[in-house]
Amino acid sequence: MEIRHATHPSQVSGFGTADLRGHYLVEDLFPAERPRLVYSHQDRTVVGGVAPSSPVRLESPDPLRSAYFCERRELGVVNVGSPAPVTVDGTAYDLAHGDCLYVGRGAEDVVFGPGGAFYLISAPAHATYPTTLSRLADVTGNRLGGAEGSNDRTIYKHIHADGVLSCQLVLGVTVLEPGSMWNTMPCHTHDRRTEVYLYFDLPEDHRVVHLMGRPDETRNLIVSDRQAVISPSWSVHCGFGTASYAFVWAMAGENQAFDDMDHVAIPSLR
Ligand SMILES: O=C[C@H](O)[C@@H](O)CC(=O)C(=O)O
Ligand SMILES: [Zn+2]
Repeated sequence: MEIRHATHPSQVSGFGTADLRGHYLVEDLFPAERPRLVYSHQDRTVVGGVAPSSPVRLESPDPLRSAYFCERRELGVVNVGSPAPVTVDGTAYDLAHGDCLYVGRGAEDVVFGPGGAFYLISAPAHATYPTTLSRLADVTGNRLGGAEGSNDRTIYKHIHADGVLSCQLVLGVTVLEPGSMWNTMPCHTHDRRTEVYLYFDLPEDHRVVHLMGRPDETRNLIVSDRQAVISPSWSVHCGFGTASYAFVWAMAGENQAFDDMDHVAIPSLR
């Protein structure tokens, strides 16, 4: 498991492209043989992925020093591939494209079935909430933005205070309408939570230009399909695609209030 240390915002001033990508971008997230896992010291989140060709078990990497992955953790799984099952302690859940499985603390055996591309996001958990499947088709979306802002999009919340319950994780999927390119503009920070975006359903030859950094000193990352960006609490997180796309957003930290954002006025961006 790769370990990523937390960074101070002042470090970003001296970061070149490779530094930015090495600290904040997660590439090659969907190997077939075993999950790729990245441990981030930003709120101790683990970001991972696997696209199995035959069933793959989630192991507990040595740095966690736990008997099984979810011994002290909760896990969100989102399928960004074809429909496929995830089996938790012998119970199979069928995940269609965009569906989310919340796996509660204490689940010992998690197996990913072939055909899916499973995005994983985990945070430490102090209590056990039930393992629950949230189907994208069953979630009432929240339509935001509009064509005039090139940001006509729908936010589907899977794990949140009024949905599937968790200790820390708040997770959803945002889908842009064809012709809409911008997510999360006007942008924001939330000093109480780390947020991770996984971009998906972006055509192979297209890219998302993701903006990060302090609002008064932004940087950009050029992001391909099925790559993730870790946003420390001090960082904005927004972007525009050269084609429309979807993304999984997931947060962990001090609170779970989705609306607790420090909004950034567009003219104040630098
Ligand atoms: O804190 C919340 C997150 O940044 C996302 O939910 C934003 C988002 O999906 C969007 O505006 O499209
Ligand atoms: Zn946010």
